[in-house]
Amino acid sequence: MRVAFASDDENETTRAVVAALTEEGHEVIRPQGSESWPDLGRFVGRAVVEGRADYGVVMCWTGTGTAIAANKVPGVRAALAWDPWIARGARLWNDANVLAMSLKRLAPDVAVEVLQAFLDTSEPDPDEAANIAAVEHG
Ligand SMILES: O=C(CO)[C@H](O)[C@H](O)COP(=O)(O)O
Repeated sequence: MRVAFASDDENETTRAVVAALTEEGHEVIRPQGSESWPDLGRFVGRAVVEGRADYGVVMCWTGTGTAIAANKVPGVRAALAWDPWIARGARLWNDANVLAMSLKRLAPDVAVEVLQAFLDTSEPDPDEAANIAAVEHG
């Protein structure tokens, strides 16, 4: 898959996430230049809604700023997740197309498990289609 990835800082956790994406054969699309979390969230959100990426992954200290920025792009459903159950639920019940994670609070192995749970859950629950559509226009 093509996965847009951006983080406003780098540490063991962000490196583990990028390594996992690469090792699993995904094409990783990364921004050039700006490192501000609003720009990075927007970059990833746009990559997804414009069809240049299948999914997005954003990271910042909390994960919240990049999630908020991504969610301002119409069509983005960015979800902050901190364990695999939340990530799986975000795909299943919210059809999340961007995963947001804290680079400060998730250990590298946990972040990779969260990422894998997100990417491995391909089909949203059809029973949630009306709810997912209902959030599209605010
Ligand atoms: O978690 C974040 C936003 O939610 C940022 O990573 C954190 O606030 C640091 O940002 P900056 O380096 O711009 O001060």
